[in-house]
Amino acid sequence: MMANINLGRRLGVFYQQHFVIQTCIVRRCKASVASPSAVLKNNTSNNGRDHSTTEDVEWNNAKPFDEMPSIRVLPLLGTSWGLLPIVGAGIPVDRVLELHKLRFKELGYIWRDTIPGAPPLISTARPEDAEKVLRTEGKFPDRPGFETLKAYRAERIDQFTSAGILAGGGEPWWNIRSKAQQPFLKTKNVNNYVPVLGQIAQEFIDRIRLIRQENNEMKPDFVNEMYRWALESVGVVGFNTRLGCLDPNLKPDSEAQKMISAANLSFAAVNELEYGLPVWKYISTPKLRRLYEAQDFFTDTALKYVKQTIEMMKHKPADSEEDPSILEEFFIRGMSVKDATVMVIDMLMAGIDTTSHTTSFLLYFLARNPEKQEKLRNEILTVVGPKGKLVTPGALNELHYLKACIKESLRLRPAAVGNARIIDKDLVLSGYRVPKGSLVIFLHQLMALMDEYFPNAEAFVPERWIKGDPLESHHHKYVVLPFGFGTRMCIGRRLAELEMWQLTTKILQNFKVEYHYEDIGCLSRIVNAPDQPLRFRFIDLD
Ligand code: HEM
Repeated sequence: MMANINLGRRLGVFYQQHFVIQTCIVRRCKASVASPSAVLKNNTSNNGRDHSTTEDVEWNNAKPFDEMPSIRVLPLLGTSWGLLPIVGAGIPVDRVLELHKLRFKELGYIWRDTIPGAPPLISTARPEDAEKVLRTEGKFPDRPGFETLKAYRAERIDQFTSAGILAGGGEPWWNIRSKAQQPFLKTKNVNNYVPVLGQIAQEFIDRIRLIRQENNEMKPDFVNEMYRWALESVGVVGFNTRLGCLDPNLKPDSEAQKMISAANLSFAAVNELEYGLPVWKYISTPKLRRLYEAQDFFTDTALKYVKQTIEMMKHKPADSEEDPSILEEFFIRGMSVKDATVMVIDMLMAGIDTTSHTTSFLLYFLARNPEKQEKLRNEILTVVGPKGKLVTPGALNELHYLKACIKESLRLRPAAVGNARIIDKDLVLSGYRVPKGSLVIFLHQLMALMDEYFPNAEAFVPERWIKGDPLESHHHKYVVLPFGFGTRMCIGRRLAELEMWQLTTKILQNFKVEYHYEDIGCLSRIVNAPDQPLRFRFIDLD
């Protein structure tokens, strides 16, 4: 009985793993395509295409899909047995990168998985394949992920008009995205947040001093402190106000504390529900109910601040010289209250784990590479000045080594093992015909760790990202895409970078960072998470 439960759970998890590419954006693939066998049949008969264009010549010359490497496809199980212990790889579900390394060794750069009743699943470690998929994607690129959020929003139909931009797709996704992306991607808009994000970073420094132990070390739960910083930072943009998550006297019943709890609960629940057997789709499990409660709180709070912003805008003098905030810009561009609410929640869902884990990994690499930390500190002290000196938008343009350190850290410990698209046309990938409707996963983390793309790939070498440096890397651009690509790329990229620049600058102005424990790798979750407690030491510089 126990074995059956384990088997069932593992298969469920496998199903998830292979329909879920952990990014800020995980949703089970629901593309309506023909069954794999029908697809294969069509595929070998060339899908009724008119074979005249260059693409068709390429298609005609390509190898059939069923010749693409795969582990054995078993009746009923497809390739899902491959994760099981003993008969399969037996690699824990939170170590997906290890599975990718193993399959790469066994099958090469591209392989397919077959899950009965689901669209074909292709994993590729060739940047050329990623480039082809991303460069040919249509108007509404489709990406799997966040199925639980989608279900929640479908149930609360009175509060939402769509699944939002994180979980949604098609025209409804574009309706929101098209109004949100300009405000987010315009440097000037984001630079308006330089002072407040600097203030938040300073409060975090004060908090480090408050909570550190006698040996200057952080307690093992320091990642929760990183979440507070990230929530406060993304909250100031989403809610157009300070939440107060870093307040040393936070009351248990305060809104900030409730937000922190709702965020923690949401991430834990989404991870567990979307990585386990999808029982929640058929019965309302206690975890699903808790997730819905947390999301209800997010929704009410987001709606409150959205309405508050609209009221404030009504009373803003016409000749006000104050630049509109990003939330105000949404309304200026005609976004509805419901869409603005869902957008704010998506910012919280996508902007906490990502920024906090990524910054934690960066601190780890700086602690482990003291000479690089010193080099970065020198740049900061030269460009910005010693502690107390504030970062200005102008200074940000000159912090080249800081940006290189972040890129290098994102290469080694990206927010996700890869990215994915459901392709809306037949494509030839690595010489094989891949049918429309397939889910293609680009294995960025695996590629980024290959010596053929980055010599001495495991080493932290920020100089790879500095133009003209002898160590500058000349890799294929699609090997590393930490914020994704195209119209579906991370909308919060500039904001996330600004948060990281501000916090790292302040930390290095104030402290020497050390870490004396086991190497920190990635736990595969919706967003890659540190697999060790973040017991950093923050030692005052003077
Ligand atoms: C270091 C921090 C972050 C990283 C590495 C990151 C990475 C990513 C990636 C890889 C994607 C998928 C892009 C694609 O499919 O091409 C994405 C999507 C997204 N990110 Fe981020 N992200 C970060 C921080 C943030 C922040 C702070 C926000 C808050 C605004 C945010 C909001 C979003 C949203 C809303 C999407 C979905 C966009 C869409 O589907 O149209 N992210 N992010």
